[in-house]
Amino acid sequence: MVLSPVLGKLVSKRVVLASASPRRQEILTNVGLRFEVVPSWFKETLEKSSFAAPFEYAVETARQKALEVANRMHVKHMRTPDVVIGADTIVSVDEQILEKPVDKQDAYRMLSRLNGKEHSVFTGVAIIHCHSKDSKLEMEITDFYEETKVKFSELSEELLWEYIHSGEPMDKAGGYGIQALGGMLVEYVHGDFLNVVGFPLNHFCKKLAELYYPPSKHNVQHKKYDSIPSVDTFENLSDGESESSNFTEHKGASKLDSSGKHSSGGVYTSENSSGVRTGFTVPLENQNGVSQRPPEVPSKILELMDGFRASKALLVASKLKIFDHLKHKGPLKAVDIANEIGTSVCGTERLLDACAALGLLEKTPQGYGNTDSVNTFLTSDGEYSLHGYIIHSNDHLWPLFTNLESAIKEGSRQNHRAFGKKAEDLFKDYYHSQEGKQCFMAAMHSIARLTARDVATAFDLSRFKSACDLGGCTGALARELVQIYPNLKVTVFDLPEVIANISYFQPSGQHTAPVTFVSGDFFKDKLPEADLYILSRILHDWPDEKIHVLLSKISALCRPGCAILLAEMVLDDEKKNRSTALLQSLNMLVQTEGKERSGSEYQALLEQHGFTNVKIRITGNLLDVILCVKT
Ligand SMILES: Cc1cn([C@@H]2O[C@H](COP(=O)(O)OP(=O)(O)OP(=O)(O)O)[C@@H](O)[C@H]2O)c(=O)[nH]c1=O
Repeated sequence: MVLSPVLGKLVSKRVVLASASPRRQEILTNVGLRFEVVPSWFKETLEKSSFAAPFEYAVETARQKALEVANRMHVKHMRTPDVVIGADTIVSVDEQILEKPVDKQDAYRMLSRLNGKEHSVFTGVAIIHCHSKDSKLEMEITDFYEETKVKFSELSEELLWEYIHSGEPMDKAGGYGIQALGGMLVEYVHGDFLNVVGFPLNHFCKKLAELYYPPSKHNVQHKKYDSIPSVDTFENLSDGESESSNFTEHKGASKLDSSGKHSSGGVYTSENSSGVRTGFTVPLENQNGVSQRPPEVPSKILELMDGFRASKALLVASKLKIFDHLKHKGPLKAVDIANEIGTSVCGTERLLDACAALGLLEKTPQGYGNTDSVNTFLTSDGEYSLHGYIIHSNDHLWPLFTNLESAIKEGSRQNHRAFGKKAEDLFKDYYHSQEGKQCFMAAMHSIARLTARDVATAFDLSRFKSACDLGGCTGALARELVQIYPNLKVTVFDLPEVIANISYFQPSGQHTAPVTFVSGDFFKDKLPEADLYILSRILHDWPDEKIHVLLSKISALCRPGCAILLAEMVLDDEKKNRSTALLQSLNMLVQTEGKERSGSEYQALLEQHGFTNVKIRITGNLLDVILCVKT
């Protein structure tokens, strides 16, 4: 293969792709590169106004992503990679930088700005060569960027919203994916298509060729480049080229220490797409160009192996209300926190350090402080707090999951093992005490708050006049619905012991249209009449037999045109891609008789009860949404 000499240079190296982007993984896998994926924890929050041009922002973000992974892997003993690749794709229109949309409105804003116009897509790439010397990390960085121009057709509002509701825009810069549905929006592309998708493969290969087979010195001195620099013939290269099997020195570079700062007398290469080289490099391989390193355990496996430790650190820090204390009194030293919460200083300090290394806390000379996302999601009083679900995870799901092995062997729930109770009805277990009830309701409430907007807006529900949220618990989704659809009357139907405890979860001082609460058991009691029945995170609790009981009751009440809205984590039909949903299905195994299901499985269940025209929206967030209409 013509490209193999250049990619072959990476075969014996431990290559890490510092990116969670499935597109980047696919592009590099497709050309036969073998690598591990270690997504970067670097937050894409560099101050955009401090960069003279958009591409500089993309390059610096790519560098920081790769540096974070290189440093993190080095700290975790013996796991220093040889090469770390980071990338960042941005869309630039009218001098503004667009990254991934935060919600559907944001996607709409972005796509409206791109509508009918030409824009640029820049991908910045950083290639870091690492080596450990006296257990210190030394790095040589090469970076570059690629620009592609893309023009959108004139698109109608309806089309934009249809595209947004497909869920595709949410994890993509500029809010579109040219490789899939988004391709239909595009009139022309000038430049490297794969650069738009997320990785400029051509420029990357040329860069590698240049690093591993640099041109002779007299060429370097006199050549000027327009776009992509000097190595225009990497197809001709073979492994036999003697001068070039190592990095060769280039003038004007600097070495980075593990913080990513330049230090004197080092090695660092950098180049932009105008081809101005500012660095030099030193050899990394032995004389034969072959690394002696034995195969190492892939970092993904190690991360999965240790994953429960990180989970438990998060759960315990939440349970001990460390994040609450830091929100109100931080920054605090370990000893002060230990005194506040009555724990050992040595244990507390280790937990705080672990949380800081996991990116949850900031550690400064003044002490430990919460990061912004911890203040939003992990403190107990935040509007979108996950605290309720975290306590439920610590107190209920964790003991259940420790019995996963038995659950797999027996194919059934494990409450009796985890809590010493015989397996009764799921909700009888949760609601046996006032504390258990409130804990479970708080858990459901926190997920409902976080997902309500997505669920309520996945489809246009404005034609419905009345809705009944079966098992709607604290009414979090119901309240979102009445805000978005002021003409919709929503009734929440849930067990009497739930309805008796909802007052704690009602927002104070908010003037929303009222939601009605009716108590009853949806398997046994008469259901309220409605045009739209909502089942959010309900069907996954039950086996097919029970679902048929419930759906036939709903169907009997529905006239043609009435509908069911389901919110669940929907598995892909092959059950091989959505790991969060597949793990959630294990979660259902250990505690219920239910499971997560695929789109076709839900469709089959619904169609048996006369609900057709089944539409599925994969939101890309926690819950996906299905709408079907009675015919
Ligand atoms: C314009 C466009 C972008 N993308 C994706 O947009 C993400 C950009 O975000 P990023 O911050 O560069 O990367 P990420 O996905 O957050 O991953 P990470 O590298 O871990 O930061 C990347 O995924 C790209 O493929 C497409 O898939 N198709 C397109 O047409």
